[in-house]
Amino acid sequence: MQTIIKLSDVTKSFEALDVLDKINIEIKKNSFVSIIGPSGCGKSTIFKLLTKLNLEYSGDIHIYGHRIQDYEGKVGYMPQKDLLLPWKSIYANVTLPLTIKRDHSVSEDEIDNLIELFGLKGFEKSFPHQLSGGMRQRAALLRTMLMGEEILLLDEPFGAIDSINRLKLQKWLLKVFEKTHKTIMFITHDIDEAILLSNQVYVLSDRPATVVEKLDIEFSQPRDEQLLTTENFNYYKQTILNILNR
Ligand SMILES: Nc1ncnc2c1ncn2[C@@H]1O[C@H](COP(=O)(O)OP(=O)(O)OP(=O)(O)O)[C@@H](O)[C@H]1O
Repeated sequence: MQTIIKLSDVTKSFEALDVLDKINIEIKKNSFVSIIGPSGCGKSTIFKLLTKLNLEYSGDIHIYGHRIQDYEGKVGYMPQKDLLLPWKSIYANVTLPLTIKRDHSVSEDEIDNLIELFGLKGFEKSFPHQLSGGMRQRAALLRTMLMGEEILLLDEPFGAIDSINRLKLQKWLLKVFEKTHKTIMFITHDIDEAILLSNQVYVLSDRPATVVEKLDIEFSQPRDEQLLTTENFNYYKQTILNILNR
């Protein structure tokens, strides 16, 4: 499978603060890869490098084989906070990337289908404050999808959601991932979430972050929550817990 993102010995500091130390990550096309690690270790910083919000680092980053400095494409990025515009309707919020790019290639019917797939049907005219936290996260995710990029960087998209609704969103994201064939990098603090969703999990150390382990999660697709009670799931969970407690 084609490698889409490659970080080679990426090292990053903010003045005197060393944040990333020789990080190596390789992401294959159509894979779902989670990054897990202690708070403040540098996970979001990796995303900021990949979005070119910050290009001061040493090492190499390649996207689709191009040095990131020369790569003209974009990645879809969903930051930790949903950042929906409070004065715009849900429809206007989710279609914002199309409005900005004056992109008419996505038909009204396709948008309607996506709104249904993302569980937002009937709320097109509502404003963000009229939606539950889970719905706002889904709207923010749909907006990220409508950026039309193959690579999606999702920074703790379900971080502020209670565990019951979180499981619903995880199952729903699995469905969307299986249908849309994106390549997803996903930051989470939730070990169960990382195992349930991912093909691979990178476990990072405390700051300055190094890659302590890369685990292949070998469950077939489609996946569902039945996995959570299997022996294999427990094995992966225990392995990650052991690494984090070293
Ligand atoms: N622009 C910046 N200037 C200075 N320091 C920064 C900047 N951005 C991040 N940092 C620092 O870099 C470190 C890593 O931050 P980062 O947000 O990448 O961590 P994280 O692993 O995503 O954290 P969390 O899990 O809590 O979201 C933190 O100590 C943070 O304070």
